[in-house]
Amino acid sequence: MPLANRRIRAFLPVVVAIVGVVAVYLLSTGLSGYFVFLGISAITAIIAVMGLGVVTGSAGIIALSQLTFAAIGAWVVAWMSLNHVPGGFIVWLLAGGLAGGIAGILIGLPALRLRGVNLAVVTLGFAAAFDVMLVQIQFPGAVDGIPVDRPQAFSSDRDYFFFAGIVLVICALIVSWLQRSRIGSSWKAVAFSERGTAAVGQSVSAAKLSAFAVSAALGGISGGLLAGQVQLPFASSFTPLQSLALYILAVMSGTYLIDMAIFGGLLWVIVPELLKRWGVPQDWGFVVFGLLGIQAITSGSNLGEGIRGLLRRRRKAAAEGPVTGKLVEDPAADGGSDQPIPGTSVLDVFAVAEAAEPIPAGAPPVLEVRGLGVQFGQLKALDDVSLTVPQRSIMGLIGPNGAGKSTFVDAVSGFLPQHTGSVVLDGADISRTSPVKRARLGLRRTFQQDRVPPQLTVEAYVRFVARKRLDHDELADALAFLGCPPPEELLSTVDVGTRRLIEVAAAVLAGPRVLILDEPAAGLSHEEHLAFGHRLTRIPSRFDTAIILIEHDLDLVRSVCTELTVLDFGKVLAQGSSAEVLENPAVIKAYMGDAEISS
Ligand SMILES: Nc1ncnc2c1ncn2[C@@H]1O[C@H](COP(=O)(O)OP(=O)(O)OP(=O)(O)O)[C@@H](O)[C@H]1O
Repeated sequence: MPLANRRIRAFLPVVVAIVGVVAVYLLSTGLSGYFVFLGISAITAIIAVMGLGVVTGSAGIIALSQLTFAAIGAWVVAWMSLNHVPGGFIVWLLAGGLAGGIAGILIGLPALRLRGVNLAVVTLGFAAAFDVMLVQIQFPGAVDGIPVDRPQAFSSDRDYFFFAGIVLVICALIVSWLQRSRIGSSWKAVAFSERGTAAVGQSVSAAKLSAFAVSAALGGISGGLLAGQVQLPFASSFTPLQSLALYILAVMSGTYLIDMAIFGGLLWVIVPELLKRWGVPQDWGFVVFGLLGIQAITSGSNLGEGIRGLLRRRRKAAAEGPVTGKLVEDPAADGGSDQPIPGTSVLDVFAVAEAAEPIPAGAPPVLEVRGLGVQFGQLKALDDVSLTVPQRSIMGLIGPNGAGKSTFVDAVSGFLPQHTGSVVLDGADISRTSPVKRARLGLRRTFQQDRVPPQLTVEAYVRFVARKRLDHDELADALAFLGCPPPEELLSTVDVGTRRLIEVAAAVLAGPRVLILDEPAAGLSHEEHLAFGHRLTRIPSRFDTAIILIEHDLDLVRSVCTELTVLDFGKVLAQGSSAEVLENPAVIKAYMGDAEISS
């Protein structure tokens, strides 16, 4: 993407925010009094569903207590107003948001180990318990009819509407910035795969807790604003049933997208209003939301994604040629940077990669695995497996199906902490460290199954995985080098085989000491396999990385790997140079019927 376009994209949220403030000002002066009041209600609902967009839409966590966090925010604001806490309404509102955020973390902590229905039960239970308590203790000032003070400069309904609009715009700017930041990427990653998230060095707990905290803080601010709107808040505005309906609305609309949060908040106000005008009891609004929610869940999509998908398809159809993202002869032609890769041209890649670069004799080891053992019940999936990976080498790890290759990767990368034996990286024993720590120390892996979160763009994903500052050109060059689509491409629009390549490119850009690739070229054609392999051979010297490659395509293994380790029934069957090992009769026997060794 040209520099000018990137700058426009960076400033777009600010421009939209300014337009938003102007629009709210015009509405606050132009609307009739009744609609001004409804407008404030819509703004509080938008902020609450925006929070659900973070925890549910982005992080994929079921949270059915959003209006309980709103009640906490409202309670804090009412209490501070009653006690004339210095600082005025803005400070009270911030305190309400903070209280909501802290409550979110407290609920999030026990919920870290829960998923799906269990988490739904816990959050709904919390909402129900708080509701009972709220009815008992009441909001401060409610019994004596002492109203919450609004900000002095915004005390009329019209002015308060404008104030609420400014709060909304600030919240939207913060959420938009967070969504595009590393934290936002971690939410989307954790929603797609917790193992994939940990494997790139991101703490899963931190990702989930931050989503809970931000979402609940937005709930708290929404409730605080509502307290200022109605001035005498009551528990009936924050029931568990309403939280449930709000959740359905968020799922249905896709409120991790800011525009859809606005749409969802408007719907929250418009549907009951229309029912009232038609003489239908407003509780039927819940039925309407329920039906829309069922439609969203059964279709597996939401309104926001549906509309965006439609617009994307139309744009693509109008464009001259489709983006393929597959390996091509000229990386630049694949949408990457048209600047030559320093020291590398396409011809250069293919010329040098006729065979893997030999490892310098006596290269020191970067990874030493000693006596690795993993047992599942009675099955010894790995039995006394040892191997040494020299710096900047490419070691192939092969074996028939069920030989223990994936178990080896899981054990070495820390996902099977019960393994025996030792794993030594750069001379340090990392056998007892977590997957997150191992990734941060420079031991990275990819997965056999797709673990690339589709909600991200290629660029956001690569930056998230790399965990370091990357120059845009450096990033585009590395993507083009491996035949990946351009940085701005959305991952959901890319086929699975290409997503695997992007996974490799991102892991490489992290600059790991050792990179374990578990069947990285699955999903590519045989020719693409080989082209990918040729590029792979350039990685160790270019990125100072050693590679362990797990692969069934023995042509690829032969052309890429300098050394091989063969596993069979969890034991090392053969080890040595690729040529020697592939001629070994025991290896040929083990592969009979599994794969064909071409000579
Ligand atoms: N979680 C588990 N529980 C029980 N057995 C397991 C588990 N994971 C793997 N196994 C068993 O351990 C053995 C090794 O499996 P593994 O997946 O590591 O083989 P693999 O070489 O990667 O096979 P493939 O090439 O098909 O991916 C197999 O017999 C498998 O059934």
